[in-house]
Amino acid sequence: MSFNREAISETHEVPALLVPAKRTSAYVKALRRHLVDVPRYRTVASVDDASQKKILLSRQLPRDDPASALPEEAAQFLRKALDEGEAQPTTHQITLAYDHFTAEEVLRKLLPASIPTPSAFEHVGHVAHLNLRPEHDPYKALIGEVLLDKVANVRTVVNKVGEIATEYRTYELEVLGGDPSTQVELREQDCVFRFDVRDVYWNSRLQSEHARLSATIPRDARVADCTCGVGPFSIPLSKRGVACYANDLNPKAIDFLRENARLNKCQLQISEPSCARSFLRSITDWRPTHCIYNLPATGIELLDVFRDFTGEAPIVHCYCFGKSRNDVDAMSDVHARCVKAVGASLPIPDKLLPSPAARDASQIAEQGFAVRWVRNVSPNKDMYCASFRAPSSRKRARTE
Ligand SMILES: C[S@@+](CC[C@H](N)C(=O)[O-])C[C@H]1O[C@@H](n2cnc3c(N)ncnc32)[C@H](O)[C@@H]1O
Repeated sequence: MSFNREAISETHEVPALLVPAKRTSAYVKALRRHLVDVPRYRTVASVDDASQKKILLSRQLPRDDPASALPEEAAQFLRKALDEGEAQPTTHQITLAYDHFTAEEVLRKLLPASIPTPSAFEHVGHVAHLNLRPEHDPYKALIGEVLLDKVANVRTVVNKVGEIATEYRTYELEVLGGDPSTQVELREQDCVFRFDVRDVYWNSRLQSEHARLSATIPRDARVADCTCGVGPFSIPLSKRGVACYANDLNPKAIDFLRENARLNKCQLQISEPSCARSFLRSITDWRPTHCIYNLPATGIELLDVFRDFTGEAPIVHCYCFGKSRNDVDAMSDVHARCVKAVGASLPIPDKLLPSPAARDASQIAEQGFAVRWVRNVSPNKDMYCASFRAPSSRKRARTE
């Protein structure tokens, strides 16, 4: 479905001031936060009399008395100019065309009133990634077309079909418009990542979290990235000189990880695609000091590997989902699930840490148990990170 972009236009009357042309810049400066608020629209208009100009004011201001809605300093400036007769109040007709509207504004005009306007999408490289509802079905191509027009750097618009279903945390995608290639290249933490969004997991909203946790890991650490995906923890860490061993169950994630290691010139050990449990057992001799599990839906279950882990006890950073609830309940729920998985008692957490407190969490994990709130995922679902020193049978044997 295509649509007539020319037909999208609106005319508005905005408040304006007729001022001496030579004083234009003084007016623009004094009223700069209150000028016509339309992207790419000139805020000064010419009039027939070349000695004068029209300063176009914001649509939000009342046309009969714009000064009444201005903050004190700007209101004083305007009142003085009007009282002294330097400026005369007037109005101006502005015509807004397709180019002046945001994607959301265009869609609000084009979709029937009963259909919600899709406003949120994820940006993965050149791909805009939507999660449309069934009622959007008849308008999918239109939505794709508008986003391609309006969103900077987007060359492909895709829609998620169904929920994340596979064990690789990938989902079926349909291309709504643009370049059919879903192979992307993007940067995170000064590293380049190349992958196909159809084949592997990637979440651009985790960018700060990847950086936050990685920044807490010391240079002399040995990190087992047990569910590494295409490497948003392992690649930046190894680029910083931290020894990393990366693993994922998804063979395609491992293929892209190899490519990303090459692109970023990283010295990174990469496992054959394996379950995190067998991976960790196979690298006991490598002596990891930190193990990262970012598989929030089921990752805690993989911690049962520590029931009979014979190496030195590493620090575990395990992401998980939980219900949005009060801090104490959220914390004890995460703690109880970790205790159940590792089959051993673990120190009791003290307080739920906020998202940026990753360094505090890592310090607490040396001796205790840290639970950090990471982000809200959906109305009743939050993501947390548990950090603690894993039990190991060597440690158990010493304490028995
Ligand atoms: C949520 S993604 C996280 C990927 C990456 N760490 C990131 O932050 O983008 C979870 C990853 O775990 C992998 N995975 C799922 N089950 C696994 C298992 N049993 N053992 C190892 N990896 C697994 C998936 O293939 C997926 O790449």
